[in-house]
Amino acid sequence: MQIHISKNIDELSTTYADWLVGYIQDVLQKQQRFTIALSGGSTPKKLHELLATDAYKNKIDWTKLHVFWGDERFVPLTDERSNAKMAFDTLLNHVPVPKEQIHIMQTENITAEESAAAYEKLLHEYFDGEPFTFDLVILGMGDDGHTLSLFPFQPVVHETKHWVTSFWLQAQDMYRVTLTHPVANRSACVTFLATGEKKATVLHEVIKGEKNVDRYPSQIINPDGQLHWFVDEAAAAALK
Ligand SMILES: O=C1O[C@H](COP(=O)(O)O)[C@@H](O)[C@H](O)[C@H]1O
Repeated sequence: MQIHISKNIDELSTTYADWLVGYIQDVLQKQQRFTIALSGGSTPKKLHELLATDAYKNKIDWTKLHVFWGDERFVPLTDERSNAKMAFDTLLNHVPVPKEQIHIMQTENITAEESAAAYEKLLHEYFDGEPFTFDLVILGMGDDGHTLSLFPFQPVVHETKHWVTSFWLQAQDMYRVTLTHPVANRSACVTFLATGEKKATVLHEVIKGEKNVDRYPSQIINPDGQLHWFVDEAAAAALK
């Protein structure tokens, strides 16, 4: 595991964008496509906006990217809580990824269960027979230690039969659709982004504490490939 500590979210977003450009270029020297799973939440917004600027836009061959999501709030695409909407607004509407290579988790005219099943089928079509699943999974970590939609003490944390599943999240009064740990952990690279003092204690527990994946679901992420944490000084405060 590598931990990259930046001063604040601005520096973190630049550090990550530079790392990402290099990683995508390396992978695309060996293969024709780059598969990436995006996260939702607030942390990646600055990174997305930076990637959409002229400084970065031309350093990535967007036409080779195949874009997925790690999890989704089961709300319409127009809803401000939608992870896909956030990514379109901040990045995907501004870069030339072919539309047919952008795979949102469907949330309209479908049940959450059907949506998860359809996404799982799609992922099997992409990745069955491959040594890894995604080339890159970008994850966030909530203040409670959740990642993807793997929330503390929810059975979904232990799901191993399915690559994608859905469940009712009572605390937020909504369904969630999420990748499960087996598919995330089979990826070539996972990166976490975490910022802010509210995450300091939980980050310490996730990285250095005793294993308790029910309390800290982020601990269940232990990929076959690389694992990087990109954090700011505030989030990293308890690690020192
Ligand atoms: O609910 C979610 O939260 C996490 C963390 O979000 P952040 O605002 O603390 O960055 C996010 O990674 C996940 O995709 C999202 O659904």
